[in-house]
Amino acid sequence: MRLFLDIGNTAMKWRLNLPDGGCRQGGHAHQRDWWGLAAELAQVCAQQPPAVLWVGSVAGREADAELAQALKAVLNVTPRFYYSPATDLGLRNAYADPARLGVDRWLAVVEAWHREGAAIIVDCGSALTIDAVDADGMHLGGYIVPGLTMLRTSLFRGTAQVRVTDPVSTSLAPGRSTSAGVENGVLRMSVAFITDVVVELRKTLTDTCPVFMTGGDAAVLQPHLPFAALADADIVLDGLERVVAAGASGEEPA
Ligand SMILES: Nc1ncnc2c1ncn2[C@@H]1O[C@H](COP(=O)(O)OP(=O)(O)O)[C@@H](O)[C@H]1O
Ligand SMILES: CC(C)(COP(=O)(O)O)[C@@H](O)C(=O)NCCC(=O)O
Ligand SMILES: [K+]
Repeated sequence: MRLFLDIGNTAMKWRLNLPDGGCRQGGHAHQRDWWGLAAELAQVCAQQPPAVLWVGSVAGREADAELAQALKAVLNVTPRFYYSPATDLGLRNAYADPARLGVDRWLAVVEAWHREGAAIIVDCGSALTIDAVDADGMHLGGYIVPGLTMLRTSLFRGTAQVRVTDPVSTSLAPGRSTSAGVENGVLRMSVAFITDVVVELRKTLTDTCPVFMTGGDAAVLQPHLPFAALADADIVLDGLERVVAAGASGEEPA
């Protein structure tokens, strides 16, 4: 059995491949409790202990080493960690220092390109990232900005009175309360940013270049975008499964 993990800064997602070709998957916020996560996965795999365990993590190498230790101790499997390479499966990483590119971003780019060729990938996670890849598999780089929660908390931390204290029916309209001013403001800022980048990128990529939306806030942002996009919550896990199936070597975090 193969077990795949996508570890972000807020949430983790897992996928267990089953003998019948299907899979089980789940995920939730992790609070960086790596031993608790390993124990939970031991429960998940109780009936089907994984022979192979692959991890795509952006939690940092120290966290990866602790997670690896926990997974080895609890699941009795040595996890392989996949980090962004310079090239893989026909794609080329835009970064001069390829390993610095978040592996979640790289895996989503790999998966999107193999499905659609030229593509734009928006990951609405703890950070909101946008990446582009051209028809030849050249990663063009991208952007990293705070996600919705980070935007809100930066306002709360940086001011005495700005708080979201009551429920808001969020829209792009001017807010008529502090709560609505914040919720509509961070939404509109994020939507405007995504739209601006997509319009710009479509001038060099094909003008119908597909846009993939993923991440915990994708469902909040997508309805406000003035163009169709492909919602895909699993694109990072799909990319990890793809590179492993193609023979990725991975590494044990130092
Ligand atoms: N149930 C949830 N738990 C945590 N974050 C959530 C949840 N639902 C929506 N979010 C939003 O999604 C963001 C996390 O995005 P996600 O893609 O799940 O995590 P990661 O950034 O770890 O990949 C949070 O900052 C929050 O704004
Ligand atoms: C930008 C990210 C924090 C996004 O991760 P997430 O918000 O999904 O937790 C992650 O891709 C990362 O740590 N990247 C490293 C820096 C870079 O990609 O340039
Ligand atoms: K992510």
